[in-house]
Amino acid sequence: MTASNKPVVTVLTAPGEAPPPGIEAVQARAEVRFACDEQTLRDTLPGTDVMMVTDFRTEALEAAWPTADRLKWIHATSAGVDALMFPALIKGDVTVTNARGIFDRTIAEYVLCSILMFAKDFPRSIRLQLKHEWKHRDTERAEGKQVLVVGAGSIGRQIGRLVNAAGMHAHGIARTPRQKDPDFVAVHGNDELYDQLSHADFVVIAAPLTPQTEGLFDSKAFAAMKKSARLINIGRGPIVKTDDLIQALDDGEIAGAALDVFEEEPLPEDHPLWERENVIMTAHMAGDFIGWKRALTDQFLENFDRWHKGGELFNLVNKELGYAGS
Ligand SMILES: NC(=O)C1=CN([C@@H]2O[C@H](COP(=O)(O)OP(=O)(O)OC[C@H]3O[C@@H](n4cnc5c(N)ncnc54)[C@H](O)[C@@H]3O)[C@@H](O)[C@H]2O)C=CC1
Ligand SMILES: O=C(O)C(=O)COP(=O)(O)O
Repeated sequence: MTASNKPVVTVLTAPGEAPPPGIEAVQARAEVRFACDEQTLRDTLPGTDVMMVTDFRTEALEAAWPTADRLKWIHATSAGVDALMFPALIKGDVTVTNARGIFDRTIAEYVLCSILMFAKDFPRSIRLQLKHEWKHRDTERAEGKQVLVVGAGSIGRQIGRLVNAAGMHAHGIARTPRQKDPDFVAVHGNDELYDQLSHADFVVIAAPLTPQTEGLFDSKAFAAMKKSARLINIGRGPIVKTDDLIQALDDGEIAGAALDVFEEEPLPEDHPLWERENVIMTAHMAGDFIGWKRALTDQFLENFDRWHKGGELFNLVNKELGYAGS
C-alpha cells in the first residue's frame, strides 16, 4: 500500500502499447504504475501489490522478479497463461488469475462459422467469385455431424452448446471424464483420444498449451482421424506439429484445417500453409470482438474489488497444471 493507503497495481504492457481501455476505473481505486520491460519493472515492482499483465514479457518479469517484494497476485488478461509461467512464479506463493470466460462465446461462434464454411464449401465459392466464375456444386449437411472438442473447458463448453444447437453432436475430451454433461453427449478422458478421433467429422482443439498437450496433434493423431475430417485449432499453435499437419493434408489423411493459432506467430509470409485451398487461416483473433480490451479491464476490476475487500478471487489458475478449468 502507498502512503494514501491505496494498493499499488503495476500494469505490464508491450513497449509502446496504449494503456488498457477503462484503466481510469483502476486508477480511481489504486496507484497504477506502468511497465513494459525489465528496467521499468525493476522500477515499479518494489511496493507493487498486484500486477495486471496484458503482454507477456516473461523474460523481463523473470529477471526483475527478485525486486517484487510484496507482490500477492498477478492477473493475466488472456485465457491462456502458457507464455507467462516461469519456475519462480509456479513455485512461489503469488496467486495467478486469468481472463477465462471473456472469449468463450466469440470463439464458439468462430468454430461454428468454420464448420459451416467447410460444409458449405465457402472458401471455394469466394475464390470462384473473385474470378467471376459460376460453378454449381452440391455441399455437405452439417446436421448430424460429430464434433470432438479436445479441451472441454470454458471455451469448449460454449462450442458444445452452439454445435449441438445447430443439430450436430458434440463430444468432449478433458482431463476429468464425465458421462453426464449438459453441453456434450459425453466428455471422455485423454485415454480415449485416438478412439474418439476416429469418429469425429470436426476436431476442435480448445485445450491449453501444457507439457501434456504440446505436439499432441502429430502424424499419429492425424492417422487416427477420418480422411473426411477437418481440424480446427483455436487453442495454441504448438499443440499441433505443423510439419505433420502439412503432411497429413498432402497425403489426404485429413480433409482440411481452420487455424487461428500457429507454432510461429505471426506466420511468415512464405509459409506453405498460406497457399493451401483446404486451409482457412486467421491471425490469432478467434475470440477478439469489438470492445474485448475494455471487457478484460472490467473483468480485472471485478476481481480487484473482491481482492480489495478480502474476498475470494475467481478464475484462479492452477499453477502446476497451467490453466484455470477442471
Ligand atoms: N485463439 C484465441 O484467441 C484464444 C485461445 N485460447 C486458448 O484456449 C485455451 C482454453 O481456454 P479455456 O476454455 O478458458 O480453459 P479452461 O481452463 O476453462 O479449460 C481447459 C480444458 O482443457 C482440458 N485439458 C487440459 N489438459 C488437457 C489434456 N492434456 N488433454 C485434454 N484436455 C485437456 C481441461 O480438462 C479443461 O477442460 C486457453 O488455454 C488458450 O490457450 C483462449 C482464448 C482465446
Ligand atoms: O486469451 C487467450 O489465451 C488468447 O489467446 C487471446 O489472445 P489475444 O488476447 O487476442 O492475444
